[in-house]
Amino acid sequence: MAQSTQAPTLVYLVTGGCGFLGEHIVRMLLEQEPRLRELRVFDLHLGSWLEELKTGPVQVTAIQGDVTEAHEVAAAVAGSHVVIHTAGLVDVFGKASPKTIHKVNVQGTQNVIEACIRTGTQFLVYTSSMEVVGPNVKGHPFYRGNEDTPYEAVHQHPYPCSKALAEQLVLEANGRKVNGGLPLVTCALRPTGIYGEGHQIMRDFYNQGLRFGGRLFRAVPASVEHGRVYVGNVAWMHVLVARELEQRAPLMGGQVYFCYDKSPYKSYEDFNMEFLGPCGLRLIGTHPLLPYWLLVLLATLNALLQWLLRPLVLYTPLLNPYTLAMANTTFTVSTNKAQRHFGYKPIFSWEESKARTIHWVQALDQGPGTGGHCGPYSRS
Ligand SMILES: NC(=O)c1ccc[n+]([C@@H]2O[C@H](COP(=O)([O-])OP(=O)(O)OC[C@H]3O[C@@H](n4cnc5c(N)ncnc54)[C@H](O)[C@@H]3O)[C@@H](O)[C@H]2O)c1
Ligand SMILES: C[C@@H](CO)CCC[C@@H](C)[C@H]1CC[C@H]2[C@@H]3[C@H](O)C=C4C[C@@H](O)CC[C@]4(C)[C@H]3CC[C@]12C
Repeated sequence: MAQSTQAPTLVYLVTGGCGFLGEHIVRMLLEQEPRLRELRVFDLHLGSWLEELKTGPVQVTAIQGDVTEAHEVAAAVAGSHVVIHTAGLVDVFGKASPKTIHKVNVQGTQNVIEACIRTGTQFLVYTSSMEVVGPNVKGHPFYRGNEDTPYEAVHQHPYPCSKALAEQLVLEANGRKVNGGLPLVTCALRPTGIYGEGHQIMRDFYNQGLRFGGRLFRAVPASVEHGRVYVGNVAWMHVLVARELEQRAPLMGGQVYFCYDKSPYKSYEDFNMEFLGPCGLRLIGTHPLLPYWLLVLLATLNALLQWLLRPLVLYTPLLNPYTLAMANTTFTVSTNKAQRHFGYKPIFSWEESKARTIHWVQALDQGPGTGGHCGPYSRS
């Protein structure tokens, strides 16, 4: 992928390109990767917003497909230079079975790796998660840690288990020979909790607040810090990694990078209030309104209800033992590894990230639009 002023030649594939993060990666690639000739967007569910992108100079190819189907993945990967594998089943609420989560996240990733090997695609960027590290089941804090900070990563929940296994597959595949004899170069990005335009959980909290007359009730102590990162910066990091992977293969191949930016360290609820506050919501209480033991009881009751009701209806409340433990365990990163290895600097300041997110939350009131979740990245 030598730098050139000639006609664009590169073909990229983004799996999960119609999801929350995937859409931002797709739009960021179109704006920030001048060498792009074709962008393939592979997803189980294609968004109608893709249509508007098809009129630009880059060929945008929408591919409806399933990562668990090896032949569909291989057909999409064939002829691409870089694969950004973002598709995944993100579920900590019990919507999908552990088996399905494993199939999509682990088998799906294996299919992507094998497709690269068979078709000769040399560069693979995997969207992993902070959850491959923690918080662990013991609730140990991870305070401003980096990629080398020792931490006992112990998982029980199907989602972090699947992300950890998939990440391991991707990293172990680094150096395998692809068709044609060249080595596969892989790396994994580990976002903390992503926020920004299109964030479903933020939307859920907003709607919950509206239902309670503009109020949300504090459940997590303000002292518990939760790592958050703006979706535009996570997308930018993917674009940059994909771009730099060839030139810096010996350094970057097989590496993991936390995704970070200048978003402040706050509790999950206080952080959400940075956006929901300006949209008219109030967080009631300076301390949790319910004692922790009662929250544990309610979360356990929710889990029991989910299990009992499963044959009749899918009951998936925000509060369950796992989400409560996550929200109550400090997990924040402080690192400059991405900057050292491939020159990453956040493209959006905290002020911009905040303004864009607030703007999106405010627009939720006006009902669903016809476009995608996020606007263009063109900046003044
Ligand atoms: N949201 C976060 O806070 C966060 C944090 C860290 C890592 N991640 C990771 O980022 C990635 C994207 O997450 P997101 O928040 O955008 O989730 P999302 O659910 O919005 O997007 C995932 C996309 O993958 C697609 N997909 C799911 N199953 C598929 C299948 N079998 N075949 C093809 N496509 C399939 C979905 O249709 C969806 O468009 C995931 O891999 C997730 O683990 C997310
Ligand atoms: C106790 C509740 C009262 O308000 C608060 C519950 C909050 C939880 C729903 C969220 C707290 C932490 C979130 C997770 C975290 O940000 C990181 C994640 C990693 C990523 O790979 C997927 C999403 C998530 C698991 C995210 C999900 C929602 C929380 C558990």
